[in-house]
Amino acid sequence: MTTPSQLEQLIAACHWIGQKGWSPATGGNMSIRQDETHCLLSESGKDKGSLTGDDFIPVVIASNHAPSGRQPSAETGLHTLIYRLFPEAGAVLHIHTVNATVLSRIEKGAALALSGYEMQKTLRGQTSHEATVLIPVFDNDQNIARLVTEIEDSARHQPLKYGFLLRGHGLTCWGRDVAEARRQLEGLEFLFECEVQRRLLEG
Ligand SMILES: CSC[C@@H](O)[C@@H](O)C(=O)COP(=O)(O)O
Ligand SMILES: [Zn+2]
Repeated sequence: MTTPSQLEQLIAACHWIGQKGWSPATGGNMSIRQDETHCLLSESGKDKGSLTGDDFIPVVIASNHAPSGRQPSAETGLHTLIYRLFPEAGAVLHIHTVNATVLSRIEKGAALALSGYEMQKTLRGQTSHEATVLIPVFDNDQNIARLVTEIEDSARHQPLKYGFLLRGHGLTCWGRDVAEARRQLEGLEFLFECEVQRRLLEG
């Protein structure tokens, strides 16, 4: 049996995300790196839970330009930022879950600190619940170019690994390939749910 291509795996991940209810009402966007200069991004405004291969548009990573003339995600700049900053990144997933949306508003600081959870080990390089994983939180901004600049500046002095939260908006997460991005997305979402519950119960 042949291994499914990265695009086939991305489409399967989008359907899984949709079934989980993590991309309601056309929210969310997803991409894979095609090569050093291009990525394939979901078309803007589509229901991400029922995407097909035709719904992914080639985009130039350096310029955000889509040679086809079709409209890639409104958040294209956030995907291409990750591909520019991390040459090893092969897939980027952005979701709108209730936990990510709410927790990013409860957390008033510049980063969400996760510690004490075994499931931290779903994140690449993490080997113990005793470590602290910092997930940066940025204020949401409808001006994506400005948001990209802010995240890029922040990455110079604050670790940017696995993913980041946009306040009141959602999670953007990546990996070396679709499988890793998907595992880390699921791991982070689980951790966010735990953190929401912990804060609720501990007050
Ligand atoms: C459905 S409202 C959310 C959008 O504004 C945006 O945040 C989003 O995630 C989807 O935008 P899209 O342009 O379809 O990729
Ligand atoms: Zn979004």
